[in-house]
Amino acid sequence: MDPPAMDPNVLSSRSRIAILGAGSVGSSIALCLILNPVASEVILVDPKVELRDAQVKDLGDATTYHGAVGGGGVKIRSGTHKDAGQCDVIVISAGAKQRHGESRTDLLGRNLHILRSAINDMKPFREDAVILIVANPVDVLTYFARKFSGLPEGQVLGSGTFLDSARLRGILAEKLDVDAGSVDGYVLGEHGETQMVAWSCVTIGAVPLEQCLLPNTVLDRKAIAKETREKAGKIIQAKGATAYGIGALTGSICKSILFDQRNVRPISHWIEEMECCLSLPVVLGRKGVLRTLRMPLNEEEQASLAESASALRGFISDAEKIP
Ligand SMILES: NC(=O)C1=CN([C@@H]2O[C@H](COP(=O)(O)OP(=O)(O)OC[C@H]3O[C@@H](n4cnc5c(N)ncnc54)[C@H](O)[C@@H]3O)[C@@H](O)[C@H]2O)C=CC1
Ligand SMILES: CC(=O)C(=O)O
Repeated sequence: MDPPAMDPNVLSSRSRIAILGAGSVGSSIALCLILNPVASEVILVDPKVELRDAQVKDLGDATTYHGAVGGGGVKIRSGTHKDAGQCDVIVISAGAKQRHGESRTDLLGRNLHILRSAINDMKPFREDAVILIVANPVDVLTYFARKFSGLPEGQVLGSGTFLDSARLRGILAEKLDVDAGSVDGYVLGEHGETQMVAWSCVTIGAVPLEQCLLPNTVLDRKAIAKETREKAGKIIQAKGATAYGIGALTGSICKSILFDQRNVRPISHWIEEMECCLSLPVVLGRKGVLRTLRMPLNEEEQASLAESASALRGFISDAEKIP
């Protein structure tokens, strides 16, 4: 169970979060941070200044009646990349999004270029800043953000498969007729095509999955993994983007960091022996990733995770060749 939250009015008076990219995702994250405050100030940064300022004005309307709509007096304002470099948490949702039929890795060339220039524009970083990558392909960009920023490796992380794990939990909850909060299960590896479900470790309220099936039912694990993996594509096909799920989950990662909550989350980060960034469960606190938790995966799952890492190393190596 998550530890009780600290009083947001105490902590929020001291912390600042910058969001790079004031598009669909950045503005959803900002709204979540207004309704569920974890910092006193949220700063939006985007080279499209008209869009950025309009988003700030629109979001500002959500901060006024905070007693009525939730939240607690968060200030939202426009800022520069230099301002962002001095914030406690810097969320990077700057970059192109997939069009229908594109994969996340198709965005690599465009978004790597944006990441490099955004990081250069933010320097020098505040020493204890935590960079949280949300833009895609999130694992590859997390690898390069670590390299470009020069920040300690625990302080550079990506939202990774936190969103996929939330999707998996939702699907399982429905099939098992339990609350999603009681489903403990993770999608690991790449936030993308090679992701894998750690089926052997899924529990429902600490009870192994197989003992929780409804009478006369079987779980089609392959179909559930596919539904989880393909959920984003289906939403993008219908409405052009996904934003609310990642908005809420990014807000919650910011809270884990700023309130030093020590929650366990599947988060993309540097894994030395795999020579890439991918998602494994980590303990999250004010210094970012405090430690990685090793799951007792079976042989087949270990092989799938190794395949995901190998694919990610391939993308990194391709990206190294981009001028
Ligand atoms: N990790 C995840 O689970 C998810 C990731 N995403 C990713 O988030 C990214 C953003 O998606 P949307 O908000 O829908 O796109 P969008 O196109 O609505 O917004 C992107 C914004 O980034 C801005 N931008 C470009 N260069 C910038 C720079 N140097 N500094 C600051 N801002 C800059 C653009 O001007 C634009 O306003 C995409 O890469 C998308 O694939 C989206 C959903 C979930
Ligand atoms: C777009 C994306 O990465 C997602 O919704 O999973």
